[in-house]
Amino acid sequence: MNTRPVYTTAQIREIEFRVLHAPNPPALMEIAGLAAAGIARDRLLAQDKDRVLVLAGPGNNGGDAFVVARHLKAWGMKVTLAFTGEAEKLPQDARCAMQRWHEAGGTFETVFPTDKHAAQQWDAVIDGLFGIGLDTARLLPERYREVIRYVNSLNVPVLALDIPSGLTSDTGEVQDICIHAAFTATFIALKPGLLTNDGRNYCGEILVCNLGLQSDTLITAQSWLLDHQHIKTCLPTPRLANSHKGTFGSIGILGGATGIVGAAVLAGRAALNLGAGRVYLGLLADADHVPVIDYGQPELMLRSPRELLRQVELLDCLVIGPGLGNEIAACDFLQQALHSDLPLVLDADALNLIARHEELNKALKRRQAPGVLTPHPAEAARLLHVTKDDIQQNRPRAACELAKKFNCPLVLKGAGSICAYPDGSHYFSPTGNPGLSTAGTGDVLSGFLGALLAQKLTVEKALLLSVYLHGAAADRLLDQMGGPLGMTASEIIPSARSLLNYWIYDGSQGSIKINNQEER
Ligand SMILES: NC(=O)C1=CN([C@@H]2O[C@H](COP(=O)(O)OP(=O)(O)OC[C@H]3O[C@@H](n4cnc5c(N)ncnc54)[C@H](O)[C@@H]3O)[C@@H](O)[C@H]2O)[C@@H](O)CC1
Ligand SMILES: [K+]
Repeated sequence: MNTRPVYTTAQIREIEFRVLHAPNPPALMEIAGLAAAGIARDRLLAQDKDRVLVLAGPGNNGGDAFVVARHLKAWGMKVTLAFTGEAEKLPQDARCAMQRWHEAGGTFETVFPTDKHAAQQWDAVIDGLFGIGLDTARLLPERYREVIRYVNSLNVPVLALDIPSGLTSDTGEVQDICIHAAFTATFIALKPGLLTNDGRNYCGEILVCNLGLQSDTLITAQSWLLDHQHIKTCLPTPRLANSHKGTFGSIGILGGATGIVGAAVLAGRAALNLGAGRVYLGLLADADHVPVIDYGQPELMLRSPRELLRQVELLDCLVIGPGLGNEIAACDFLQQALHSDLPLVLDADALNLIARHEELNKALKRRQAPGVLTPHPAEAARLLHVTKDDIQQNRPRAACELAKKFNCPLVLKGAGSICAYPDGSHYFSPTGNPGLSTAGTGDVLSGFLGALLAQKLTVEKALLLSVYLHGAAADRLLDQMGGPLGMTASEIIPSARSLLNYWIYDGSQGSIKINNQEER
């Protein structure tokens, strides 16, 4: 299967326009409503759990809700439908859906239930209040806010139609309140808001109902959801038996100033465990604080930054930033790194210095050799000279803008990490969890990236693989620990190593196999 495309509201509307203006257009709302009703029946309801509250809003999302209600009623469920809009103001398709609901003997409540006057119990709720047409610049009227609060306080599963009401489809931002769904039946194709930012908190399991449309044949996608199929195309090739440490590249890591030595050590350990042949650390810490060996990982070769930079010709990749600090010396080393022809991973303080110093900024823009940036939202904000809130309000736009500004691929980290390229194409990662919200996980990611670049993966492949793998390793740990609390950056490393080996070798490679052939 192809990687799933992700579309903005404008693109979804364009797809809808093209479909509806072709000969014999399909009845999209009917198809959407039937698909969602089937999901509600199969996933939320049962014979002894058949009381369902359907909330219909003032637009076509409300129209979908009328269709869902009609099918659930026909299948014998006890449906209560609440609609507080004005029938004559409904868009054409939604009005038609309401008409058919009436024809099927359906009625509706004209006030939304709230905790004050809802005595009834429900087994499930269908959220058809607002879809992609929600204007989050306008504050939701109190009656909608009240019903959303009420639904969120019920301990019953909610199926959101298209997107959870309150979520901004293009960005995943929530103004102040949003339906908390257990499932989201999203129509035509995925939307960015389901995959990043607050969307990850509110969507539950996402089920894509394509309504019989091949959306990527109608509009060329610029944005995709990463999946394992795609990641398989990014994996390093299995190692040949006749290989040596030189085959898998040498990586240098510049960072580890006094007090933050651990950042560089974590990046180094991550690089080593992800298969780099040789890992050198160039530590900036002063003489009183610099370690001469990492006893936990003695394979790492510790150098001074000057020594490391003197032997750049021995390296296949340089990671600069973890614990780099912001002293003049750090600027100098960064300047030298930017002028080298090595593939570069620029992380943490390297990004902060580039944001602050015009000459570093220019040097990055002028670079021809491959590079990758790994900002978190605060670093992205510094690089774009905006606030962190500005970044979070539209993560996909910020990621693409940064990639274009520096003509360099990057990952914008955070819930629903986004890998973006200078041409505007970008990928959302489905992996990762709040266990990653702890110090050092970014250093580990930069080490992974460096290791894959040192093993000669292209920047594009190394970026997608390392981001996806980093999150998947954390997801695996979460499963093992029963939750995200207390996950540490160090633990991500062996978890990722096992996963990567498993993905490449499928448990099937190893030492030479010799057996006796039985003679007959
Ligand atoms: N585009 C398509 O091809 C399809 C769309 N369908 C449904 O149609 C939805 C889009 O329908 P609409 O464009 O009518 O949009 P919505 O139904 O999402 O919302 C628009 C309505 O909400 C009101 N509204 C928006 N922001 C508000 C605010 N802050 N406070 C109060 N009221 C506000 C608008 O005045 C309008 O009445 C999709 O999400 C999907 O559920 C489906 O029927 C399947 C096909
Ligand atoms: K909705």
